[in-house]
Amino acid sequence: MEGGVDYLADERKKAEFDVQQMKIVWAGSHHTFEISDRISKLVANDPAFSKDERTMLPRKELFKNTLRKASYAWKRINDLHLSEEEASQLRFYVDEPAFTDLHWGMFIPAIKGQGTDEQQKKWLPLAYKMQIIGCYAQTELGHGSNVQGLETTATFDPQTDEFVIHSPTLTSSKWWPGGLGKVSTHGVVYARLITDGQEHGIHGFIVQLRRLEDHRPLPGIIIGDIGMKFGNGAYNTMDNGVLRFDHVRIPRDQMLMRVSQVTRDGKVVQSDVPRQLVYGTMVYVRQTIVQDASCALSRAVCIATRYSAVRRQFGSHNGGPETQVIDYKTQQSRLFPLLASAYAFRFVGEWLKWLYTDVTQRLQANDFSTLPEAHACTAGLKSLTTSVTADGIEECRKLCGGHGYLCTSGLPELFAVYVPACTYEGDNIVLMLQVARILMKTVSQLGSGKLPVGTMAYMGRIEHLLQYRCNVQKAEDWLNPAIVLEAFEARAARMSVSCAKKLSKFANPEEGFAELSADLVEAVVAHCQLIVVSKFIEKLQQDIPGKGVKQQLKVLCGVYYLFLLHKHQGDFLATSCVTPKQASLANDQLRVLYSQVRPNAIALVDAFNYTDHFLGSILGRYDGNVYPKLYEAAWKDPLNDSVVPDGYHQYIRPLLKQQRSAKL
Ligand SMILES: CCCCCCCC/C=C\CCCCCCCCCCCC(=O)SCCNC(=O)CCNC(=O)[C@H](O)C(C)(C)COP(=O)(O)OP(=O)(O)OC[C@H]1O[C@@H](n2cnc3c(N)ncnc32)[C@H](O)[C@@H]1OP(=O)(O)O
Ligand SMILES: Cc1cc2nc3c(=O)[nH]c(=O)nc-3n(C[C@H](O)[C@H](O)[C@H](O)COP(=O)(O)OP(=O)(O)OC[C@H]3O[C@@H](n4cnc5c(N)ncnc54)[C@H](O)[C@@H]3O)c2cc1C
Repeated sequence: MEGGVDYLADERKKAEFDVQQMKIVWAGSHHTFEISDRISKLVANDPAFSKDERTMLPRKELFKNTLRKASYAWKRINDLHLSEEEASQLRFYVDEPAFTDLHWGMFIPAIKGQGTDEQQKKWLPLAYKMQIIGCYAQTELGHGSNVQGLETTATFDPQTDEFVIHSPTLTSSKWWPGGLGKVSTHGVVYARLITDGQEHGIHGFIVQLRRLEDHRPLPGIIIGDIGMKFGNGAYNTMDNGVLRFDHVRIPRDQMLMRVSQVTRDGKVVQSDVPRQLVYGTMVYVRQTIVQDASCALSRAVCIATRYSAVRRQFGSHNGGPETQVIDYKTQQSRLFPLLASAYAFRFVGEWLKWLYTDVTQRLQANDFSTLPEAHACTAGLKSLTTSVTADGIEECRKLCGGHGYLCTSGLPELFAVYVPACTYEGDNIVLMLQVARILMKTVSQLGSGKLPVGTMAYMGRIEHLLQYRCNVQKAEDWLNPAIVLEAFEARAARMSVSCAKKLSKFANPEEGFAELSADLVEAVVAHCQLIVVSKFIEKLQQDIPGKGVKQQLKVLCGVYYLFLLHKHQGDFLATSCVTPKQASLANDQLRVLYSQVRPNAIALVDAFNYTDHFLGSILGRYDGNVYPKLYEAAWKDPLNDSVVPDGYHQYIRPLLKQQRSAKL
């Protein structure tokens, strides 16, 4: 803090809860808090990890700088003997998208999830030591969402006991894989398996792409970067790549063979694991993306909240200070639901991590029963949380007025880095439609004796939910979690049943599904919001120590669900889950909760425990010393290197001269 002055000190004094304890709740445990606190400071205090000027660097310099940071990070990880958890925290706090995200986040998980024990034994030690660097090469120029439509072929040659990997068309060029463009030595490449002239669906193959000696592409491989992406700096630190194969040969044992095996004589043998396990890496990453959503959203909210307390506009009395913009009810009604959503996504992410770990343990014991639930939850929650987060970051930019548009606010880059999360790892609409299929299947099976399980279990009480009448009579009734849960369950169930009824009128169900897809997506949103609300409420049933901590979380939970109820009151009213009067009472209660959040707002964002380095925002500085730092930063812009700009003599002077002579 400059000169030790904390311009937000008065705000911090208003807090009605134990911030230190809230930091632990946010981190998930004492252990995680300790690691994240230590590692974030280690990164922040190391000048080699400085983020200055990232948005101003030309692409080549930006990329080289990312390589430098990634290699230095790896050195620190080894020198300090960091554990896997500490190492991943370090990469997180370095906060620069890089090939390492795909190496650790997709290449290794793909081998772990789809490789046999033998394959794991061969490849994982190399990957763990970064003696090879891998990417996840699935998407093609012509096909991304439709994985079954991929065109790359892997044809078995029994003569040589090899697969021939080939890109038969331009549209079959691999296109997008991160880390592929300039760095990866290997990739897990997804291709259509062909043996003896027969097609056997999409499978993953470990393919070496570049020579380990000099990094040149192997024969038959064309490889490069796909070009600049949205925003300055931002995701351009990543070498998303293009890749073409011209009959590239790999040994048979480089097909990932946990799901299916190809024998020496070219027979395809299916294991007893479902074919969907080929998609397992995507399930894993979707789960991590839900956890990331709370990080990105909380970061934007932290910046907007601190700045809203610093910024003053209008309302000065007798020459006194103007009103802090955070005191405007409109500002609160835009900001506090995002603050509450950040907490909500944190807890649903925690739960989803647990669900994924549980599914993984079951898969190892050949129990595949919970795979559809894992797919539905990861697909639906990935879509919901990334859409809200992307929109939320943009809302935070607007909440910061003009200064939010400056790169030094950190918000433009955060938005540019974050927004592709709505597309990668499954386009949000495509994934919602996957959940819609599962919801419709669940509804169609009601009454068959097969009870819905997991997050669909509420559908098992369909008779009750279809008859449900909300009995809220006064605003405070909306603070009762049981009432809220039933209202959200009834809304989701009724929207699904209504879609199912409409679907049943179509002779061709696929045509019906396509025709009703927009309604189905709305039903899925209602279902996913119910999951988030219910996991927040479950969190509050745990023992949460610390003065006032649970009370603050209750308030945030209330803000989260009442804001949703208000925003989607059309759904609640149309399905007769609430009356107009009850919807209006919900809004009254929401306003009361906003006023309870207000004194705690700064402390609630302090609980994220973000360093100024990680936030990368002058508006979000911990000490609130915004104006002098904005002023100082402006002078560092290269345009201000000279008083008279380059180009003056060439373009400005002749212009001015011409106008002067025209006047004369
Ligand atoms: C200021 C500084 C700024 C810094 C800011 C920092 C901010 C930090 C924030 C964020 C950082 C994020 C960090 C993360 C880094 C991530 C890097 C990017 C990685 C991106 C990688 C990729 O994109 S990889 C490519 C992904 N591709 C996809 O997802 C494709 C999507 N398509 C599909 O998944 C499938 O094609 C499909 C599911 C849509 C259809 O498949 P298919 O046709 O085969 O199936 P069906 O519809 O017929 O279904 C058959 C059957 O299978 C079931 N099923 C489908 N999928 C799955 C599955 N995955 N698991 C289990 N089961 C599945 C389906 O339900 C059907 O079941 P039935 O019972 O038969 O009905
Ligand atoms: C930053 C970034 C990083 C990436 N990293 C990787 C990587 O490492 N590895 C990799 O393999 N891939 C990667 N990808 C690719 C990514 O996974 C795909 O772009 C993504 O799956 C979406 O597929 P698409 O591009 O084919 O979109 P499309 O499917 O072409 O989507 C275009 C539009 O069509 C709509 N649409 C498509 N199908 C349907 C349908 N059935 N019903 C209704 N609407 C539909 C979509 O909603 C969207 O509005 C990355 C992409 C980005 C942007």
